[in-house]
Amino acid sequence: MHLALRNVTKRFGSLVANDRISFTVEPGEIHCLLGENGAGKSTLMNVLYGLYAADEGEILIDDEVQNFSGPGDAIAAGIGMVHQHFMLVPTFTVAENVVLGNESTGFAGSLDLEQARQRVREISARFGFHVDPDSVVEDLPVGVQQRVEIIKVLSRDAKVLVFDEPTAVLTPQETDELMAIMRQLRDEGTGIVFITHKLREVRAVADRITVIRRGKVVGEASPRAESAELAALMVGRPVELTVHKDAPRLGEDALVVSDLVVSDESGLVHVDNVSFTIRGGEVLCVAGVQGNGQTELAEAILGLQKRVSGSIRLDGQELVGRTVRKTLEAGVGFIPEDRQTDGLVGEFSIAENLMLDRSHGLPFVRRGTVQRATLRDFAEKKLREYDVRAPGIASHAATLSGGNQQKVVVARELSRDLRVLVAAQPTRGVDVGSIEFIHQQIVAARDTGIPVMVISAELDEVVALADRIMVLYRGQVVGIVPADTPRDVLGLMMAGERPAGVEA
Ligand SMILES: Nc1ncnc2c1ncn2[C@@H]1O[C@H](COP(=O)(O)OP(=O)(O)OP(=O)(O)O)[C@@H](O)[C@H]1O
Repeated sequence: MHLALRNVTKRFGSLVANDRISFTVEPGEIHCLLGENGAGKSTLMNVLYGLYAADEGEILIDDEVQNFSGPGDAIAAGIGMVHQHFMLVPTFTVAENVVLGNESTGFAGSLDLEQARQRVREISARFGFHVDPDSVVEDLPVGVQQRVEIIKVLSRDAKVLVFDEPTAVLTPQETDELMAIMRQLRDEGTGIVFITHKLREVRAVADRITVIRRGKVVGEASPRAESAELAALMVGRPVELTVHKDAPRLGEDALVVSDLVVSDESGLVHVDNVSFTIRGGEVLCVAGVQGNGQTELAEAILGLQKRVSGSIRLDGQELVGRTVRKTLEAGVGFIPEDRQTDGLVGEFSIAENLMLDRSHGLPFVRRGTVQRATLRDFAEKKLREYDVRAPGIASHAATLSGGNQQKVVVARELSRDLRVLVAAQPTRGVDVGSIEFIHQQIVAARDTGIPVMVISAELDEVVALADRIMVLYRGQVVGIVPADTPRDVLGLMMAGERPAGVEA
């Protein structure tokens, strides 16, 4: 199936998110769509998937103009979307999810459960997925859940698959496996659109690369291009891909976590007797596959988790038992991993989001009145510094692209008076140009002498920022190792193995 988008334009009010974009996908190719945050990639894919109607331009399949009025039409035409936030029902089995996907779109070839089981087995065998149709989705690791998404899409006979930042939630090993799956799909004749900010991935699988910037196609790049060249094309200027940092000037023990246990209502233990210390001026990176207690650890420091025992001391003062507000007031900076639920209020403006948690007093509030001029100057400065692409400080956070939302959260947290910074996946969804800046800001925070804890599923990020690395597995510390520990050793530790010579 030959797919073409021709001169697609999509506007949001006065903003032109897609400006006469033309883009094709041939059978049996992986076509990467690269672009900085807010360039218009998701918008273009939403047009392709029938979620948005283009203001101008057309979608052609085998040279015939299509009129999609919703995803059902796109799916019936053979277009499949593998979503980053999985659309699966966690308590259903794999086969039930596959049936559900077909029903909800009203796709003509609806499957019954037995047929669905059979399809899951067939597709799974063809691609070596090892997915059991009767497994309950929530019991499966994230990487396998993603395969279920792929199976669901393939079971509807998709000929073109769109992967929108599919590796954000995967481990390095799962990412490699996904790359292999994409290659195999391609070799069987599927056309693939691949959106990612990770240049390593682009260079590993792309057959063709189209770069868009500010809504327009700026050119094609060679899949053999160096990362630096791709980065520069994407953001329109040279980008520093490695973080420069001096040796840490270590201060006193500053964040001291002892015998920490975090469990949930059902008694399940997420953080299992964890102890570590971060000194002032030091970055401790917490590496681990998502879901091994990192989230709960970070939330316990902020005071978001209820069932906590043990101790978390910051500069000698106990944080356990404090309210979130008191913890924030104690100087805890917190970048949450899920910006949409925990980081931002979508209906608030960018400016309002930048002063969240700081509405109790100066500099933004004086005798109960918001200091509009101060807030405006501050917000405009942060928008410039962090290169947030938005019409202005009054734009609602919900209308920003994912990467730009992330920048607003990071800008807010790093501009408070901090005594510790806890940053969970600080650059998730952020383009290379802004990763550079955010990393510099995190290093600058460390160089002011505060302890910094960075939680990241990205080994590149861990290696770039860490002074030491702590690996968590099933809520326990596998080991705390030096920053120059080889990647393969870290990979093994992330799978729960403790290499010889590493102490817990
Ligand atoms: N529903 C909306 N209302 C108003 N503006 C929007 C809406 N959706 C997207 N935009 C704007 O359109 C532009 C393109 O956004 P889009 O999400 O397509 O970018 P992207 O390339 O996918 O970025 P990222 O890499 O950050 O995900 C951005 O400026 C964004 O703020």
